[in-house]
Amino acid sequence: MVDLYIMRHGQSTANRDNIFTGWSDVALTEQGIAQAKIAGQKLAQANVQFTQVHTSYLRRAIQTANIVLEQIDQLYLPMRKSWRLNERHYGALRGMNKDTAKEQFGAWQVQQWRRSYVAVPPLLSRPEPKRQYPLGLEPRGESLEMASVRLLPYWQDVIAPGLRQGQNQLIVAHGSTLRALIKYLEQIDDADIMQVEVDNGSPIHYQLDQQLHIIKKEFI
Ligand SMILES: O=C(O)[C@H](O)COP(=O)(O)O
Repeated sequence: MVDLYIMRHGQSTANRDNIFTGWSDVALTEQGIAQAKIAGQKLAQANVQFTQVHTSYLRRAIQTANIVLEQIDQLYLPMRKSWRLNERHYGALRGMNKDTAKEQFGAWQVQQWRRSYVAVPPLLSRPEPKRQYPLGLEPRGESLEMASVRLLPYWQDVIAPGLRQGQNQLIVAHGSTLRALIKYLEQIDDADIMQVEVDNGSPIHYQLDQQLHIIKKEFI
């Protein structure tokens, strides 16, 4: 048996302001910092010893991971960052207020963009290259399915091999990338993933067997 813990970052400034975020690199709010501390304290109570921590290239997740590691007294652990764990890219929606988007496009359409597996948000006219992403890597917008396709190689190549060796892993990532991972792990179908929500700063514990089948799932 091995332990996998996954958690979404604490509240970001964009979460607070109800703004589509995606790959925008926004910081945690005071509330987000407090959520990360509480999550870390809960993990400390669970007394779990991790081998490795995985997070994205985005500061809200990295900040959260650091706070959690401090709380569990495991700041020494290797932290691996990957763009594959980045939030789903919200394309031309990023920076837009979610209520404004509902007024402009309708609540049904916005809900499809936010929660369906296949809906692709309006795309950016061109990618916006940044130093941390090799040229052309940053997408122009992603459906949950597209995010899943670029996330799962990281699961298969990096996280799953560690788990198979009995090494407990912690993933600190984002609402949509974690929904994609939950869909994969729990074999949730495309329609039902619409209902799955992942809250800020709330760790989920999976106890897995040698084949990485779920023995137990609990919300910490
Ligand atoms: O990128 C975002 O805006 C958030 O991380 C998640 O937002 P959502 O709940 O609208 O998918």
